[in-house]
Amino acid sequence: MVFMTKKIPITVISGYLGAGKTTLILHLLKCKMDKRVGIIVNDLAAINVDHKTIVNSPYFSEADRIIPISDGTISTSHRQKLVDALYDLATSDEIDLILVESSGVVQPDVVAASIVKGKTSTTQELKSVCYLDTNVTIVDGFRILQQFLPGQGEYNQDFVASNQLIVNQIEFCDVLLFNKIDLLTLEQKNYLQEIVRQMQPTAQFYETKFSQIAVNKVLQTHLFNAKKSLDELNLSDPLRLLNHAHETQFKINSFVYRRRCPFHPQRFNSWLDHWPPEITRCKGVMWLKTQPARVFTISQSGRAMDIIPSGYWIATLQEWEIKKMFTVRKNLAAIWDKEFGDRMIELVFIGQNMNKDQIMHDLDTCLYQSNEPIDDVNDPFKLKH
Ligand SMILES: Nc1nc2c(ncn2[C@@H]2O[C@H](COP(=O)(O)OP(=O)(O)OP(=O)(O)O)[C@@H](O)[C@H]2O)c(=O)[nH]1
Repeated sequence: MVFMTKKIPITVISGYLGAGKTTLILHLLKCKMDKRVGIIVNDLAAINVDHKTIVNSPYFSEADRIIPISDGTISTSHRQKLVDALYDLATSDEIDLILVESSGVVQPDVVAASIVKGKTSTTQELKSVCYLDTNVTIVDGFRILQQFLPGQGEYNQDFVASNQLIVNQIEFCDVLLFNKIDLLTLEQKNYLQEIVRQMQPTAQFYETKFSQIAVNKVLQTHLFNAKKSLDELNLSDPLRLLNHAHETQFKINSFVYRRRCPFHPQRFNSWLDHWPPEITRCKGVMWLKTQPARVFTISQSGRAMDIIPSGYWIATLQEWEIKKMFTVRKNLAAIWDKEFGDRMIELVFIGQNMNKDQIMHDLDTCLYQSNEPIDDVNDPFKLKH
């Protein structure tokens, strides 16, 4: 039995794929005011891109802790992993608060139930060492613009599965961040806010750009009232939700496209023009034949696409620097290739009913073929000086 002098507060961050959850975590790390933060990142895909993004951030300090849980559907086994990870963090005596980034397809009431009622594999009660403090839901204003069609003053009831998830996330929260307002006109913003407010009249409501919010609005707010919130959903036993039902219901799946050769920039750019609409979310890194030194980061959600240069491949560094990186980056040896170093294309795709074989095949046709001529003057990804 562990006796805790203080229980550790937990903020759970929910929101559909690409809504801005990792962006919020990075923002909170930047302005955390001397708190040691434990983070659990529950990513849907087999490789945890969010974990890498957070660890590589300059705001992630040595005092912080992070635990990635991949394939994050919060099925029964993942729920146990979450509970065990929370318990380990809370009892480590090394952190002051915990952030949980839910994978985009998890219903927040399921996560809340895990925290409120969870027991570790060794039957320790989670609530003896930590407590659910705040449920934050981030709503991607740009995405719901495309999904919530104009109705007669009420939101459209005919939601497809992903909409239902978004609605669940909106309905179950203490704080709602209405994000990506920079992508909306004033009229669109007002219309959507009305819809969201109809679904969630009680939560604290904030409009945000890039998830920028004052720390005290989302951390240690004491806004979650466990009994009331769980009872409101009429869950006689909240743990009954912790099965695979929602995974099949929403038919959302993921795969990783990984190659050890670069894209031909023009061909890849043409492929982007015919983006398969069933891909909800894509994120990862890309290597271009025309710019062999640069890492390009891709982040797409809905119709919004970001492709930005984000530093240089470690393989481009001096030999002594590379050696040093091997001691700093624990996973570098695992991904290092004798010929190409860390250069790779690694893209995670998440969506509903995606045609994986077709997408993989189409992307393969975008790869650079050895000895083919290449025109780097017309590289569409070239930075304009
Ligand atoms: N224009 C705009 N882009 C934003 C805003 N907030 C986040 N983004 C971008 O949206 C993309 C997705 O943001 P993330 O923070 O990775 O989203 P996420 O919810 O963690 O995504 P998943 O982990 O895949 O569910 C990134 O390219 C962000 O830079 C915003 O307010 N406005």
